[in-house]
Amino acid sequence: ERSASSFSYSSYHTLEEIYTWIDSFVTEHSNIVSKIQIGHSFENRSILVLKFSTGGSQRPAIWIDTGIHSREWITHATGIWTARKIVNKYGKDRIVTDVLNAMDIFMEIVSNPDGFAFTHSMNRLWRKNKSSRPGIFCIGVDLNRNWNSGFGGNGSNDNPCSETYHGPSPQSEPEVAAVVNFITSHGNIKALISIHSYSQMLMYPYGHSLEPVSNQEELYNLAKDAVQALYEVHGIKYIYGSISTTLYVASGVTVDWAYDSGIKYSFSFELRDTGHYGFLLPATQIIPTAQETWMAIRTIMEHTLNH
Ligand SMILES: CS(=N)(=N)C[C@@H](Cc1ccccc1)C(=O)O
Ligand SMILES: [Zn+2]
Repeated sequence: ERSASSFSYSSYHTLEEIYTWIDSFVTEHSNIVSKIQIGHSFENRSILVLKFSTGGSQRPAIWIDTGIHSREWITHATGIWTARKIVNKYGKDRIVTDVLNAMDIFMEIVSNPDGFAFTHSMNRLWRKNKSSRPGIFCIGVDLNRNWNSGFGGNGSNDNPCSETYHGPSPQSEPEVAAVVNFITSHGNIKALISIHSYSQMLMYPYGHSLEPVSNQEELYNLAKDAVQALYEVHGIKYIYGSISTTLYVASGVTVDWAYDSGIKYSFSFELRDTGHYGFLLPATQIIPTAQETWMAIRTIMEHTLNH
């Protein structure tokens, strides 16, 4: 429909604009894209996932999420651009075509809808979700500390007022439980890419431990290739390695849970920049960021398809 083609891919958008775009995008590309509601947020907003499929059933699949931290607006914008890239390149780009002829892709663009709405209405720098509990006077759980892997360990905080508050228990948050339930019941997810900003890093598990994962060398080399493909687009340099050795120890994080659930190709991006603008990255950098990130994502997809 008109609105999908009049949508500006080089601007930041509100939750309502993104949800409207999702409906238009699905309508416009109904031969390959569908919309799945995997649950509801704490404040009862729909949690939506785009499914890219060319047929089959229960095909091995790739999961991509953006926006788990609501202030990281470049990630939602990159997800939207990437969704369009996938449909535009199917049948044209060999890797995209091969991937979609054998696998499905799931993309959760607004993984923290309550927090995202709040960054537009009240606090641009809000990070957590908006959950509240009796007798607790600070709002929100860090959705990148609420997963059942090393839960409550170092690099997460048991203080509800902390930006890295892990919540009362693993998967206590509906936004996390919805993804866990979806991925667990699907049972055939082969790669997970969880996109954050900023710092320009490509990382893999573990965050909660300094121990190397079993396929550490494979992930290191894949990260190296992905970061090189990214660099060749606009000359942007990323560092890469395991979370705990490259950045810091962080517990209860998405990719650690995914890896321990058997998703051996689990990665987390930290997109542009390195702190000049930080979370307030200008909209002029949306498309360049998405273009370079795509080349890294495409590299990971190709490896997943071939291994
Ligand atoms: C700036 S930030 N909050 N995106 C950094 C982000 C780093 C990270 C990503 C993936 C896994 C573990 C840790 C976090 O602390 O949650
Ligand atoms: Zn983040």
